[in-house]
Amino acid sequence: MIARLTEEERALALADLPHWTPVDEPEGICRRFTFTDFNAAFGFMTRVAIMAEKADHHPEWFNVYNRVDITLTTHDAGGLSRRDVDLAKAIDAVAG
Ligand SMILES: C[C@H](O)[C@H](O)[C@H]1CNC2=NC(N)=NC(=O)C2=N1
Repeated sequence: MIARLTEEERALALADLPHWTPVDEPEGICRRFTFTDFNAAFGFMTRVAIMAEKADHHPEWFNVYNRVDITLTTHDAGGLSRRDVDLAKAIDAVAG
């Protein structure tokens, strides 16, 4: 069972993820990505989907044309976990 981060661990993790914003309900982190067009946005989503499936950890996301809003939370932990932090870093690397 994956653990939900403590308040202290969450603060440390967020300091390391400057582009991500904490959210409540569910507890997690979110970031908006904007691309030149739908093709670029969907290419990004495809790369993230492959990574997420490999890690067995999946984003909650919403796409309209060139915009992708991502929320990361761990259902199994009932909040933010190390898996969300690792996926956020991998997503940041894919986004460039
Ligand atoms: C059975 C499977 O491993 C679990 O349901 C995984 C799948 N992907 C997941 N993704 C996310 N974001 N949180 C989870 O708790 C989670 N659990």
